[in-house]
Amino acid sequence: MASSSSSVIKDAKVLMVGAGGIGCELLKTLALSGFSDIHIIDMDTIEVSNLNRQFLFRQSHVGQSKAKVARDAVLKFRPKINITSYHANVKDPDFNVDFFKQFNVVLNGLDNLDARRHVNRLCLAADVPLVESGTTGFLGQVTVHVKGRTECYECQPKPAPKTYPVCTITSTPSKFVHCIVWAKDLLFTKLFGDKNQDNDLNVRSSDAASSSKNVDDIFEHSKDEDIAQYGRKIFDHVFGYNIELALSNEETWKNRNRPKPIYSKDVLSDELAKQNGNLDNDNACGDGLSVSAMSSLGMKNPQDVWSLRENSRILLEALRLFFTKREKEIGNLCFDKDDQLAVEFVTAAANIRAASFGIPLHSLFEAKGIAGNIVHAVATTNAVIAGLIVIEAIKVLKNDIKSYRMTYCLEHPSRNLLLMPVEPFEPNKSCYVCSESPVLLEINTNCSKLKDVVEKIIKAKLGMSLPLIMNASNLLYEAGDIEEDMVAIYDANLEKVLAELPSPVTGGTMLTVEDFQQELKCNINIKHREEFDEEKEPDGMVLSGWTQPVSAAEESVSNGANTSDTPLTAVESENDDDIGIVSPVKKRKLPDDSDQSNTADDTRHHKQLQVIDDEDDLVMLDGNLDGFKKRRVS
Ligand SMILES: Nc1ncnc2c1ncn2[C@@H]1O[C@H](COP(=O)(O)OP(=O)(O)OP(=O)(O)O)[C@@H](O)[C@H]1O
Ligand SMILES: [Zn+2]
Repeated sequence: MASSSSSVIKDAKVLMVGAGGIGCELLKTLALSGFSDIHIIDMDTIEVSNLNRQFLFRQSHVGQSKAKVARDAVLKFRPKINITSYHANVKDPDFNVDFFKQFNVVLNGLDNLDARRHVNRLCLAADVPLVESGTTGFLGQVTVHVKGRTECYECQPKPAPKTYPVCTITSTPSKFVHCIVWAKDLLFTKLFGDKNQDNDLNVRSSDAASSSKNVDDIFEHSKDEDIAQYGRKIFDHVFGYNIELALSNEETWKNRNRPKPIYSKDVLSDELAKQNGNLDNDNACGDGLSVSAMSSLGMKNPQDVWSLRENSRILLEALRLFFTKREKEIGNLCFDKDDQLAVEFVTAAANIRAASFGIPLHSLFEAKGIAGNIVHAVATTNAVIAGLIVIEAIKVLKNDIKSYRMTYCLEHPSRNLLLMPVEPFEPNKSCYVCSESPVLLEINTNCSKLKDVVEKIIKAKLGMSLPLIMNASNLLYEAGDIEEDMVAIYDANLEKVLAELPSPVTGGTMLTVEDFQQELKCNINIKHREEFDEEKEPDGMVLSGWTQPVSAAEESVSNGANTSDTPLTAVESENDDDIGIVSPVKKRKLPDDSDQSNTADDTRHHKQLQVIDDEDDLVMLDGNLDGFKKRRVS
């Protein structure tokens, strides 16, 4: 018989990882729900920016350990419970499998993929259930991972970074984000970044005037060229001339609004004679990273939406400041959301392009959010998610498998639901993290070297950093903190083993590869094969049987790597600006003896996941939810 909620709560020992936005809410909810033995790990100290939503922290706590302050704050209103805090990284070796084994359930309130993967692997190794969570803005999710019963955190490949077709960025932007990507990845990089990088900024037509040599000349700044003149030349080229060229291709504009070329003289007619910005005021606008076109031009409010003229002035002033104040960095700059001048330049350039294409302009504050992939955290979402974590944790403690739900918190109701509960999926049989079934490695055992197996397969494909390879109980190879000659001996071992394999091997030889640093173990079934297709299998080996990560679409310009600490990735739909809903990779229902009908045969695949950053993942569900059993979360 299932135990009562109150008894499982009373007896439970729980580990919380992360005491940030979700963690503060979670600790409070756990304590108020009657949990009395809670351990918290968080490696961070409190920052001022945490105070708006991490309500256990106060101004006076800034600089102190999050885990400890959270503990102390909750003990004030629940003095009799036991809370143990660790101001440490969960990846520290102290938090090993034995440490994890003491807990009945682990609850994640983390903000990065790396730590989440690590905890997932430790939970699998220690056989402790994991309740995983994340939020981004109004979106959130809580998932349950129980070894052998549900999929693990890594069963599904993580969505690839949001990408855009090159032509949308270079020729036919329709959203402000397209203009931001153009300004950041093309124009900014062309002017201030690596000059040798391939850049589609100039490819417009076969017109001789846009041949790459001429275009390169345009972007080249010669020492004696007046910087104001140079700035206007760039302006006219990218916002005027290039648009004229694009317009000459009538086909493109048959079903689209035609963009409007913008020349500096039209926008800044009265200023052409004088220097843009205020040269006399150069000292006032700071040095290095504090240099600012806004302060140089006396513009203060980052939330103002500048006019086309203001954007043009900011653009030219930012360009001038880069060339006069930060000349040494030119050629090596990468866009950084914390670089004020870079954000000003990108905002202005994106806005001028937006004006040209009839797209609404945005403030610097908004543009910075888009360019830096910043999604502002919402305290209420964290609170809702924390509540759901506790609900799932109680089900896990009661071993009430049939009631486990993954719950998605939506921004807009779908079928009148803001919280979408979905049955967990069964483990992915080809997941290399949790699957017990071996991956298959086909190689020519007569000539393959251990080095190749380790480098190409173990490290690169399985992501193991310090692999240790066993054949039955024989240690063949060990990486890491060992003497070089030992490595050579291990190396020779496998070569010997491979060389001695009966040729051709029919049944396969099982190698066990472990990486203790990551608590990851994988069985590799080696099978001999003589022939490899040189084109398709240039490595002379093929690894199959585990899920490959979704690769980014070809022919695309990335929206850039995530630079924020945003907990999860928003999923953007293709066709509108709303956060969209896409289906999970493949629906695999939790095994249920009483109902085999719609399990394995459901092969609905998802459309390509579109994400804003690559650090994390928030997988939402498709509008087609018929296949999912719904259950009210009470
Ligand atoms: N490897 C790790 N070990 C321990 N704690 C971690 C680890 N990685 C992340 N964390 C903690 O997870 C918490 C995540 O909280 P949250 O998402 O609110 O981020 P934040 O850093 O507090 O806020 P923000 O990034 O939005 O400014 C942080 O307190 C962070 O210190
Ligand atoms: Zn898995």
